[in-house]
Amino acid sequence: HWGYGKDDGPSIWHQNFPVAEGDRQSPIDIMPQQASHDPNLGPIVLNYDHCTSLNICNNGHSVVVEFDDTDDRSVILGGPLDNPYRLKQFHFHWGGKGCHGSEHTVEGNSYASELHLVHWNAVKYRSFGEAASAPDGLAVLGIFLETGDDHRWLHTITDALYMVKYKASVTDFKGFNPKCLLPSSLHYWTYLGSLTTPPLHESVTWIVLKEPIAVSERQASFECSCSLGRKRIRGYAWKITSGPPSLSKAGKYAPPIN
Ligand SMILES: NS(=O)(=O)c1ccc2o/c(=N\O)[nH]c2c1
Ligand SMILES: [Zn+2]
Repeated sequence: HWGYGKDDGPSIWHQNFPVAEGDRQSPIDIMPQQASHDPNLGPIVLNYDHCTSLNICNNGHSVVVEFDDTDDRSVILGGPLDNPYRLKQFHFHWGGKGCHGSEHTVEGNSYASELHLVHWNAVKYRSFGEAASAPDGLAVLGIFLETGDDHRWLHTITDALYMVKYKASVTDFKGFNPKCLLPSSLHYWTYLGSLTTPPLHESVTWIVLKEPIAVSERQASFECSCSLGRKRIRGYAWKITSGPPSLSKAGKYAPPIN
């Protein structure tokens, strides 16, 4: 099976998953100066008010919180998306003790951790599995975590993680609304990419928020038995476009560069 070690890590994933050598592989190194601003891109909208978290599980690669995605009660829309995409799960990419575990980097800099909120296009596809292998099937919202103050809501997750410290354990996790994990600004970069772990399908519209959220050193260094290494950075950022200027800055906003 795949992992992050020397003989099962990203550099050999292509043997079982040839798409690893594709031309829209994630993660990438985001270079803000090389991003072109697209004025046609509106803000992203997160309708999570009626979301239903179900459980939290440790699949040996990450710790995942799963949601009820049998209807459109929690969706992401707007921005680069032509349809609403249904929230299926979120998970983290933690670093090991003290080392940074984010998958995307910004000008070569990595963050302590990275949160991925995974959504699928239920308008065009009948299941997550079908959407996961379609070029416009998934939309993943990426949020960087940096060390700073204690994050008051992350405790609920890190406390629950101790229940699923070992691989393939699942525990109830109801009533959690991921809206509490969002930073204050929803300004974003977006690009067409892939799953960052096998099967590496090139089916993800990535929406990476510019503003990180702060978590404490202890929270950031949380390591479960699934602690992940770092995936080799592939490719480079392009066709990255940021969200619209907030009204307060509109007057000073630099003209879009194309
Ligand atoms: N890390 S990621 O690109 O968000 C991501 C999201 C959903 C996924 O499902 C997977 N296998 O079934 N890998 C995977 C990676
Ligand atoms: Zn991920």
